[in-house]
Amino acid sequence: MAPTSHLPPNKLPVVISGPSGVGKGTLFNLLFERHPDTFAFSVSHTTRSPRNGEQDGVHYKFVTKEAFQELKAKNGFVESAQFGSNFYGTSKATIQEQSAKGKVVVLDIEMEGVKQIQASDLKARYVFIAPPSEEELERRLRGRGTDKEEDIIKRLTQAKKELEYSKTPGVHDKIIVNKDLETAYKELEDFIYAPVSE
Ligand SMILES: Nc1ncnc2c1ncn2[C@@H]1O[C@H](COP(=O)(O)OP(=O)(O)OP(=O)(O)O)[C@@H](O)[C@H]1O
Repeated sequence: MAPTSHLPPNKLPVVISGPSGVGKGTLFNLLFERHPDTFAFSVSHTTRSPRNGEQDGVHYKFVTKEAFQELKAKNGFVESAQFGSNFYGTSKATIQEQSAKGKVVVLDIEMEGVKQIQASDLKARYVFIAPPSEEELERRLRGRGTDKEEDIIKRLTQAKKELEYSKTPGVHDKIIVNKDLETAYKELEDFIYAPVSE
């Protein structure tokens, strides 16, 4: 499809989840490339320090632990989590700001975050990206060349839990198997651009 900035009929935020290495980032990149000025990625808050090249407000909103806790106490996050000694969260204000600019917000959220958003008052659409097989997921994680062996094992263990959870009826509006990239992309685009159903 040629680049177009037309908005989908359904403007609700789209929550995309799926195991690490399944291709979420790859699919997001295609969506943003092929629909410029249409979607906004929800930038998370974090209390960890920026890594080289990371910009505040682009990769993360970098905040202090105090500022994070204050916002959390005010019920300012739709989901939040702690990894190691750092906190991460998706703020309601971030989603509202982007929606107010006329963008459709897309969120990349892990399983526990999905559960929290579903328990929150945010109305959203839920897509799960599944691998063709666990073996192929492992191949992709290794092929990406970004993770240490111990991290690959952790990601694969977590992937089993995510795949199990994805079978829970009613959690996701759409499950897409990312076998052939263009086919999976088309399914994602068709879902996002589908007419509003009541
Ligand atoms: N359909 C596909 N066929 C083959 N390889 C793919 C496909 N989709 C993505 N990949 C490759 O798989 C690897 C993992 O993809 P990607 O980094 O997008 O995953 P991710 O779900 O965003 O992972 P994370 O949650 O860890 O960020 C990349 O090397 C990517 O090029």
